[in-house]
Amino acid sequence: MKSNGLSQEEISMRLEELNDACEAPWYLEGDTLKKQFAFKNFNAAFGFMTRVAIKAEKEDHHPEWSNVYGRVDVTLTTFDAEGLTEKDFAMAAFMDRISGL
Ligand SMILES: C[C@H](O)[C@H](O)[C@H]1CNC2=NC(N)=NC(=O)C2=N1
Repeated sequence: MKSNGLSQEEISMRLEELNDACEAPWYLEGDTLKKQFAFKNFNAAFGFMTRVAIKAEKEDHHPEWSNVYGRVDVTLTTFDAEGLTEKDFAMAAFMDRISGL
């Protein structure tokens, strides 16, 4: 992990905060933060992805994701930091906020 990455302790704290009031949890896998969103259909999933895409462009911070019908599998990480940063947790919180789940 490079200099602007978060420490393991900070990551655990942020993860707990994120998952406090949430249906499906975010979880760690290596240097990444992951979650599976389950929407009621493709239209809801793609609407979510569209809003996230606009935010991602604005922040220059982009999710890795895949979509099958109502499901969106998301992976967040920060390449430059080779780990997780504030940007990943801000994006995760944004996704939770607008998912409507
Ligand atoms: C050059 C450009 O600013 C970088 O590659 C940006 C683009 N989007 C990105 N998205 C994510 N998730 N992590 C990054 O480190 C990142 N870096």
